[in-house]
Amino acid sequence: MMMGDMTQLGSLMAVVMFIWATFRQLFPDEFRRDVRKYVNKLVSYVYPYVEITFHEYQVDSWFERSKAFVSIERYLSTNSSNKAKRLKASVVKDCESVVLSMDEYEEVTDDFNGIRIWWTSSKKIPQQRALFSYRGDEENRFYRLTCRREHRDIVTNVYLKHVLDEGKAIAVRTRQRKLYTNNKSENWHGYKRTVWSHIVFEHPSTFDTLAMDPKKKKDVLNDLITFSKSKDYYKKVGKSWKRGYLLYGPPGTGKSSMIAAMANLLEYDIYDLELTSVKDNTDLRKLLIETSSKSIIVIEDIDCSLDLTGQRKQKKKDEGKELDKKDPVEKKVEEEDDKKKKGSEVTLSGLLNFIDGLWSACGSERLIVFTTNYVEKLDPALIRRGRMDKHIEMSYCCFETFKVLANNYLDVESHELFGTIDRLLGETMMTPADVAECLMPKSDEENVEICLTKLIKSLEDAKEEARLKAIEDARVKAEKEAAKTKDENVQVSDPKLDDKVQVGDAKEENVTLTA
Ligand SMILES: Nc1ncnc2c1ncn2[C@@H]1O[C@H](COP(=O)(O)OP(=O)(O)OP(=O)(O)O)[C@@H](O)[C@H]1O
Ligand SMILES: [Mg+2]
Repeated sequence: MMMGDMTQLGSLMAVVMFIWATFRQLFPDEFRRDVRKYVNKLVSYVYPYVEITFHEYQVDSWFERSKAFVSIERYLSTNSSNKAKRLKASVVKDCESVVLSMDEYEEVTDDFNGIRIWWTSSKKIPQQRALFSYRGDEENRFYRLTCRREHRDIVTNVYLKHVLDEGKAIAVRTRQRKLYTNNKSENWHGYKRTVWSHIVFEHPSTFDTLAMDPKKKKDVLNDLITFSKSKDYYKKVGKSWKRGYLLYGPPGTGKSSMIAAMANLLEYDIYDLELTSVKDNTDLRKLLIETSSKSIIVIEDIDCSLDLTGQRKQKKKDEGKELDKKDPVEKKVEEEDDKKKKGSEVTLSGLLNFIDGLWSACGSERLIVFTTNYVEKLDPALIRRGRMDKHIEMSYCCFETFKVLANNYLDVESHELFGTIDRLLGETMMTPADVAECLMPKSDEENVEICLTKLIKSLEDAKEEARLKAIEDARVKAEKEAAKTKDENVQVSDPKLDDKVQVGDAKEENVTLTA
């Protein structure tokens, strides 16, 4: 009986195949396409559903996954992974978490405002390999949304926006944040060229571990959080959604740590821009275009990156004497800096345009942060409000700063030695980096008391050093002044000058002597 059924089925299939082969031979492609078109039309009159398809790769961009597809994948992974029976797993965040998404040919439902929506995942396998396509022989996956025809408007206008926004938000929450650095302009060419290289960003600094005046810290925190929520506000006032921060202060006061804390707070990527590797203003613009939203573009030590102080420097060089007196090591560092800067043709105006020219409006939700040890060296145009909207001074360690560090490094909120430390911090200037180094236990035996005593000793040494330096400075200054007065006296009694005075008339004599 069974055998008979199988034979019948086999014959039926053979007949169907034969009819299909004959149909394909007799009717050309165009005819078959027309038939399909009319059949589809006919079906659409009676079919009560609407279908929308989202492909993984668009025809015009085979290298980049469609953003809509990625957002839908993320959305369905959290909203429907419980319901789908077959799931695909991908690992993110350095094996820390697993993202589940629907496997191929699965169907799930989603309920939105009382409307039922069906999602299916599928893939299209190309029949022939495309000649000039890198991806031509690969399958193109897609998601298909199905809803009732009467819900079409609400699905296309409201539901889809909800899916895409939610998917984007999930992607941001689960992504690995990155720290980018720009490649040298000369290496941008060829296949697989990239202007930025990246690693996973894993800096542990946060606003809790950052030691600074609590009022100032709160102010910065509020500023950042308000910025991140102000998309509509920026649109309303006609500004592109970006904000500039200038962090200035002596080395070791926490400027770089603050940038990391900012990125961790807002969950942004960091683009660390090395200006000396950028050939010219055009390349600078290219780099800007290739940065993503939700990011911080950082230029560290901006005063060293670009010759923004060219005129002042030139003046100094003209003085000649000053340069000759310089310490040879200092001179060498300066020469090397100059050489580096000469490799780049980026100009001040190029940089100004980078920050707030027309191109800077591409992308959104971006912070631009400059750091410097010498704020007074920067061109005022570069740091005016609107470019660098918020100026934050990172200064030497005060008692409030110390308390945060003591809590971080020693888990201590008060101690009898705090009074001495408070007094000493008011009398000397020590950076948070130096204070942190004293507070860090170097062995198991070093307890709170030992570490605080170490800090007191270090503060006393620094105070003594500062006192000796002040005396030495005063001595050098007095010597210089004495030498200057001596020079002036010599000039007035210079015999050559006297000759000049003698040959000139009385009027001229007065001028020369009083000059
Ligand atoms: N305000 C601070 N809060 C917490 N830690 C700090 C602070 N300032 C400095 N440190 C500690 O000192 C080290 C150096 O700090 P950081 O690199 O942030 O200084 P910087 O101001 O960027 O210095 P530079 O101007 O030389 O780049 C950090 O690793 C951090 O541990
Ligand atoms: Mg730094």
